[in-house]
Amino acid sequence: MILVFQVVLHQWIFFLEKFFPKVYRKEISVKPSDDQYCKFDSQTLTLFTSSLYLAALLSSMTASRITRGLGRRMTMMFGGLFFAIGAVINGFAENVLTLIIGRVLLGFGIGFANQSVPIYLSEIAPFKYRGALNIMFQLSITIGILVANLLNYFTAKIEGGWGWRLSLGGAVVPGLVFFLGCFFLTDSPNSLLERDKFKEAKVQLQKIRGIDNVEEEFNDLAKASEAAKLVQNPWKEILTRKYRPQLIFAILIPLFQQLTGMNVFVFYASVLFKSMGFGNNASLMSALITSIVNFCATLVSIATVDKYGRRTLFLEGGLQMLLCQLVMTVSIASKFGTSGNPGELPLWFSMLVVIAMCVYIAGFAWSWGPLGWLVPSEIFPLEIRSAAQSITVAVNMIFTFCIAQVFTTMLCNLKFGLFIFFAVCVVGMSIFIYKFLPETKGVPIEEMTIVWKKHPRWSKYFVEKDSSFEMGKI
Ligand SMILES: OC[C@H]1O[C@](O)(CO)[C@@H](O)[C@@H]1O
Repeated sequence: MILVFQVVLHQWIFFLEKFFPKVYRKEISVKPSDDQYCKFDSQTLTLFTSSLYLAALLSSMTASRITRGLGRRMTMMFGGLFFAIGAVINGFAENVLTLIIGRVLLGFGIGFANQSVPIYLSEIAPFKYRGALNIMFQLSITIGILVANLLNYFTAKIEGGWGWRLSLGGAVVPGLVFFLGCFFLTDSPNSLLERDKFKEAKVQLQKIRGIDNVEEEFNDLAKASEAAKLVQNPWKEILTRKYRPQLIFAILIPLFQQLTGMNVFVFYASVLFKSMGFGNNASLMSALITSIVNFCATLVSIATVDKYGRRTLFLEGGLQMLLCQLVMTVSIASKFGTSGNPGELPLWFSMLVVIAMCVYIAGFAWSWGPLGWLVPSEIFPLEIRSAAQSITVAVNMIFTFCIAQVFTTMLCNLKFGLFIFFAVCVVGMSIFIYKFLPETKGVPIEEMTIVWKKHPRWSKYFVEKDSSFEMGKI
């Protein structure tokens, strides 16, 4: 997915000239003495980058019905197919309309995949390793970003100005791999039970656990599934008071994930580096380095999440990001000031900024990045899990859209204060996690209500007199 927006920045001269001639004319008229904070401020460009997320937002809402009615696997297949078709259309685009149609299809693909994959992973994983397995989803996103940056690095060197077609169209490969890979999967036992496929569900559970005696777990799942069937309308149900604590997290976690400011670096790393006076090649190289850090640090999260827990990673990652944001603010303020005109930039400055950015990205990649998907996917009971995941994806997409859309304007107006804005957000979200998030590590997914019931802030939402509270159906 990442291929789609980054190509605009790397090979954008040819791309802009073809599709957005006005922006192109503005871009080539910028002089080195102009305000560097504002040289990339263009709504048309950011709209292209961010429009995909609107489509993803719409499709994630529809996807909840499909994950419930047709299963997680089918939703994933739709996702892969939409994505592959969108990539092909984009690769061959000759005008803006085709480009937009391609992006909308890519957005559908992302919406469907983000809705179904985290739930699927959380459902099939043994609870002791649920964290690590769920994070494979975020790991594949970081691989996507890394491959996209690598591809852009090489296609930028292609003569003749058509390399962008390869970058955009190349996304067909992961789309098809994802689609075809689904043929080798069966659905999660939870999803099979949800659709009354009892026998298949049991066989599937035995297969994924690698043992014959799955009686206890199967009974728990079947009970949860029975409780889930009593719920006619999950969208209405999720708004009832008993799900308030989880709902708050389903909304705030993806919101906070985007307010870390990470996507500013993902989408605009090379633009940022260019604004700071790095040459074209150095900018692409730095974007590559930061995506390698992103990938490696996600591996750290996989290795630690089920050992140290979600809270520890959230809090450590938050502190690390905060310190780096402060370093970036001070160094950029000292060189660029408010005029945005730094003069000659010394090597130590560039090194400092790249290092701060890498440490910041590592902090994000082992905390808010993966946990932003993991925690919402594991805190809800089955009856509303799909609806809740749609809300999480929708909020994520809305704010990914907003960040992508307003970043260049924010940089132009807030200047180095942009990093202060994100730093303040990180402080707020870390306090929120510290005070309100119960630890979910090592808790079987069907017993999750217990951790909410025990938390001093949330226990009042769970009335004990009805023993069915564990199923979340008070
Ligand atoms: O690794 C960075 C990526 O992680 C996310 O925050 C969550 O999946 C994306 O929005 C972002 O592009």
